[in-house]
Amino acid sequence: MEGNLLSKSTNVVWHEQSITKEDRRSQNGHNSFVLWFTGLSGSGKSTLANAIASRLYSEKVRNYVLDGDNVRHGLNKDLGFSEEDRTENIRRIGEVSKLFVDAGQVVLTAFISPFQADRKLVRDLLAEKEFIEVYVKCPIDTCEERDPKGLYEKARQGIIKDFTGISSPYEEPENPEIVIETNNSTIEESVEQVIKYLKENDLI
Ligand SMILES: Nc1ncnc2c1ncn2[C@@H]1O[C@H](COP(=O)(O)OS(=O)(=O)O)[C@@H](OP(=O)(O)O)[C@H]1O
Ligand SMILES: Nc1ncnc2c1ncn2[C@@H]1O[C@H](COP(=O)(O)OP(=O)(O)O)[C@@H](O)[C@H]1O
Repeated sequence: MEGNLLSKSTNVVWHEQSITKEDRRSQNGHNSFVLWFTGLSGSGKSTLANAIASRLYSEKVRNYVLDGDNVRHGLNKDLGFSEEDRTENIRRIGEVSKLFVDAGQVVLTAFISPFQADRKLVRDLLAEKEFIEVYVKCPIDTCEERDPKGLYEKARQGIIKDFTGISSPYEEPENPEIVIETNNSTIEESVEQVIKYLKENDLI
């Protein structure tokens, strides 16, 4: 996507809102931030994001899951899987996440987000403690065995081009706040690991 970092909006002036992020947090009784899940297809991002969302919901923490497959049906349906399009995909999700944080919500994002620079761009959009990178780590062999949507098989057959881990790169996070090894832990254990982190860091 050409020139996606250039602003074409001129003569626009920021308007302060009467209700602030702090007001909304205070009314909700909890912080707002992004839990940014990143990892290979089939590593467990969506499964964990949804399991944690249910747990947060039961604890009355307002939250919303943004998922790669779903967002690509609407907001980002004009984007494919070239490096440029993935970068634009993550940039838009970062901006949407920032709006949710401003609205006082906990956002759980489940995107492969394979590039370090793109994830850093989102981190830099947000304040400290508003971006929690969760590396959903799983060997590609296990992801391929799981193959919940049959995509690895199609990628191996060359039917799907530029498939992450097969014909398109995945850059591992260098310094994620949380690492979950889904081939070594159950879904329940992983949920507890994340909830423990959030409580220990006074985020919820
Ligand atoms: N070429 C290729 N590479 C990777 N993934 C592919 C591809 N084509 C389709 N899919 C499906 O799209 C989901 C990934 O979309 P994302 O928006 O998360 O990707 S990215 O962050 O922009 O890289 C991904 O979802 P998950 O399996 O949940 O990760 C796939 O279902
Ligand atoms: N410990 C685990 N954590 C998360 N998912 C697991 C685990 N063990 C097996 N799975 C399975 O792996 C698959 C992961 O798929 P999904 O959550 O869609 O991954 P992603 O969103 O990363 O593509 C699901 O079928 C899930 O049930």
